[in-house]
Amino acid sequence: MAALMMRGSLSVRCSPSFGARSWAFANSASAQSVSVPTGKSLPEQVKIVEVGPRDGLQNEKTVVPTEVKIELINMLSEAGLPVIEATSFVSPKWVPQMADQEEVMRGIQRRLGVRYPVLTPNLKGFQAALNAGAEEVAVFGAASELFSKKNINCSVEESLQRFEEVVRAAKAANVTVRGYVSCVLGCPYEGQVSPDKVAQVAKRLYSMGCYEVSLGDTIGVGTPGSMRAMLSAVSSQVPLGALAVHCHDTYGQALANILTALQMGVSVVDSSVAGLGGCPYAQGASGNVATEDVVYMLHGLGIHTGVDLTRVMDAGAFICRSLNRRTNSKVAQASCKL
Ligand SMILES: CC(C)(COP(=O)([O-])OP(=O)([O-])OC[C@H]1O[C@@H](n2cnc3c(N)ncnc32)[C@H](O)[C@@H]1OP(=O)([O-])[O-])[C@@H](O)C(=O)NCCC(=O)NCCSC(=O)C[C@@](C)(O)CC(=O)[O-]
Repeated sequence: MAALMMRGSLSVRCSPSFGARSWAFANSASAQSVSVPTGKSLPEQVKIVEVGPRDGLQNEKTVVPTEVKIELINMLSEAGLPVIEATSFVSPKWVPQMADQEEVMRGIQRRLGVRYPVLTPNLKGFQAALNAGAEEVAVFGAASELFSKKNINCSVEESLQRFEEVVRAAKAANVTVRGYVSCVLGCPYEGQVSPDKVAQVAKRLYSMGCYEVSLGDTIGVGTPGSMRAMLSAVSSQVPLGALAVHCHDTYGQALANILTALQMGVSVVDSSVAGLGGCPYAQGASGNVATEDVVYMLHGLGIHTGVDLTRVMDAGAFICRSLNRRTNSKVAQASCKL
């Protein structure tokens, strides 16, 4: 991937009358003049994978109306997000919030060029997703045995065998498959996770045919140091161009971790509007990094995303109003959008 060399030192402009909302625009507008003192290369373009409608909502305790989910997805696609993870075809007994997956898939207005992947843990989920018109699915494994057992009720090896079946069926149906590895920087049940174990699972997913492997810091415990060590191990097995990072922000490290990943050559970032989210099987994990904050940082670095920050903030304000909660996005908070 072509790279943009970042030179010189960070330059920012401020004035007392300059409202926080205006900052978002100034940050984007001055993108070409902003640079960081690292001398590292950054990608010219980053693909943002919006996971809010799935990862963001799966953990909600009260049922989110299907119309709200559909409206959220439509607003996100109008904001220019190229990939929106729409729902998951998992057991409604395990994740009741995703029980309306078929209605969601049938209700959304699909925009040309936007992809709407859905999670499928097994063949049953894949068949249901296919019937509902999914053109891309994601299988989700883990680098931790205990997390795998808690999340999808099988060992890591068993999960990989199930995913192979899904990938075979997907290929036959001309459906693309993304892969996830959870707990890449720590596990809520096992603690430390070895980068080599992450690399092994990521390699298996990539080798079986997942076109992209998203590396999940499920409980948001990573730091730029552990991100660097983990990515070094994984990128020795899977090309950097096929890797994505998926950072939860429990310890406030998500943006720093993403920047580290970008500096190492990753150019796909998962995020969730308003910073919603958390895995039902990872107690205490906070939401994903907020899409608004990622877009703000990327545009400030002069990196192209194709995403309209104002419209993402509108989508964030919409879902926060619907859930009756405050946004987790610092950019939206600063911009008084709830
Ligand atoms: C995988 C299973 C289904 C295994 O669950 P199981 O109980 O072992 O499944 P089973 O094969 O023994 O079947 C039990 C019942 O589930 C049904 N079933 C079986 N499969 C399906 C399916 N696909 N869709 C709907 N129903 C299904 C099956 O038909 C049967 O129904 P019953 O006869 O009792 O009525 C279950 O553990 C499950 O649904 N887990 C999902 C957990 C989940 O969604 N977690 C959150 C997503 S992962 C995440 O958030 C992390 C990520 C991706 O964001 C990255 C990161 O941050 O790290």
